Amino acid sequence: MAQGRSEKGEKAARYQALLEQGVNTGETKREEETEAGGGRGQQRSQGKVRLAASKAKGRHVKANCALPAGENIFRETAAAFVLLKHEMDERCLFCLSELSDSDNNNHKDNGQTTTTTTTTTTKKIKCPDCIKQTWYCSTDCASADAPRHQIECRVVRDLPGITAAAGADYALFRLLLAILVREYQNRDDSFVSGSAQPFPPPTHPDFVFELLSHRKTADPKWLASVQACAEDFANHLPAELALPISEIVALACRINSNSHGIIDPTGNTNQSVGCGMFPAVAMLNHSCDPNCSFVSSTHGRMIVRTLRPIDAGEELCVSYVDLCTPRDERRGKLLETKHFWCTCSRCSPANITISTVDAQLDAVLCAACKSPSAFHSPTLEYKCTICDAQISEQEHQAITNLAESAHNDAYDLFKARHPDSAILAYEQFVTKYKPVLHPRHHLFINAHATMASCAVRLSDFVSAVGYGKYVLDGMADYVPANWPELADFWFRQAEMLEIVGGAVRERVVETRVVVENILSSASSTTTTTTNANDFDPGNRDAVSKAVLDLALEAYEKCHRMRVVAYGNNDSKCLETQLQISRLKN
Ligand SMILES: C[S@@+](CC[C@H](N)C(=O)[O-])C[C@H]1O[C@@H](n2cnc3c(N)ncnc32)[C@H](O)[C@@H]1O
Repeated sequence: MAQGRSEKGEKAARYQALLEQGVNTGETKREEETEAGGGRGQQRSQGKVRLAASKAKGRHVKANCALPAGENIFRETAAAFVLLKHEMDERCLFCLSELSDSDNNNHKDNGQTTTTTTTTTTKKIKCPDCIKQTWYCSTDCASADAPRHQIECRVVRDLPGITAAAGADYALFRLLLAILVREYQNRDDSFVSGSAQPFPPPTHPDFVFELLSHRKTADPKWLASVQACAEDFANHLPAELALPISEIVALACRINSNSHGIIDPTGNTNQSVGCGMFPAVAMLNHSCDPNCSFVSSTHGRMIVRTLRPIDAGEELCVSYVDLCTPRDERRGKLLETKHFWCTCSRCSPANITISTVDAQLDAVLCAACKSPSAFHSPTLEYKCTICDAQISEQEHQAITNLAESAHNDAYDLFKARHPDSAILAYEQFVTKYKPVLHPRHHLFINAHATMASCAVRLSDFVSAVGYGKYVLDGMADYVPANWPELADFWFRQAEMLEIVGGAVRERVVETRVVVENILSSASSTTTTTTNANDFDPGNRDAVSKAVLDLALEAYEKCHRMRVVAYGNNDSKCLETQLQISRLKN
């Protein structure tokens, strides 16, 4: 039946209320006051954003007023969230902190919230009934989650078998189950949740059922495995969670189109550790030049922050894809997984010129003309940017395929934990393809990022700094200012520079090598005007100080970005502050 006008209006009003409830001032003090006051009461909207809708983009979020960079837009607790399979025995299912065998677990909080320390902690606790699939860091967390987990436990026990038999994704069905449990809990008014529930309270699961499913355009092979899994899964559901198979499949499609990865909230890595359904955050559309980003926090919370000043009426967007990917690949991936054709400012042909990075990320150099800066790009119709030569799409593809295969061989060595052979293979790849690919080609940028990791593993920090600089130069062209990943990369660069500075002082590395490899090429990514000729390799103290100055500058740069991307009180900001004051003293 076609949806009536008033029903649509009601849904929009409910979502608008959800967005408003998720909005807060971004001031930690206010949040703490509300929390400390025991209020689970919802903070009212500051009128910062509103829900809009259009035919081309569906529902989306717009700024109601001018917003500064570094503003909290939403702070939402997932309607439901789960850990990825390989993280299940590594993290607490309730607060997401890493499991430890120590007797004192700190619940680090990565999102401008209070830092809570559990009072009664024990060594990691396993649910005895669902065979190594549910772990907690403390009795507090275990008892807080017990009312919820008791409902799902029996199905969880059988879930690995059910999903494996159908070739379906375990995390997808575990999340689906978690949503059904939340839905049941919300249906049952007498249900009493455990203590220490997160703040704000989880978004009502009903909102999940109103998200887009894109069922008609889902990949048929994926859909077939989900359908097969749903049939078996339905048989395992207790009566209180029962749902028709077709609705289980529709819910799986909604999860597939709208779930968000949860990044390690302890801030130790940038790895995805879980995934969840955040219906307010899911109202944000995608742009390859996003003006907002997410910060994952403990207890399945997500914070959305502005990365730059936003005008009143401007749409708030995040990125659904890796921004280092060439335009056509990004568009293909978005079409396949999110079911739309990206026409954002970065993808728009009118905005792509010789000097923009989207002409360069998959460009091959022109073999016909002598100019070193001439190239063919798919986004510029494969025509040489200097001479008239044109290559075909097939020729471009053939070159790219060969380069990709050489790059992937090197990456396989890295994955197999052979950093020395990987670095050698990457060096050969770079030498071979330097005359073929554009210097900003995404394979070169990825290669240098992995080479930096290999060099760190081999304790060759001078080379690691050089590789890191290549990545930072490139990244600055394709990510927005204050992009969290860029800030984190600057942090790693600072750490490596600091080690090199110390190694110079301790006479562990040759001064000349450092002058030639680091100080001579520092000026393009730093504000310090350094010049190799300014440094006498014989003057060890001066060289060490110059490298440590670069480290300090890198920490400061990282800190400025992190203040915007994560917020002042975030543990990552506190970390950079600490490094800066330590280096200054
Ligand atoms: C997480 S939802 C965002 C909210 C969604 N627009 C809605 O109406 O519910 C993701 C979906 O929004 C749509 N979408 C997101 N970004 C878009 C964009 N830049 N252009 C067109 N559609 C977009 C796609 O249908 C995508 O699968």
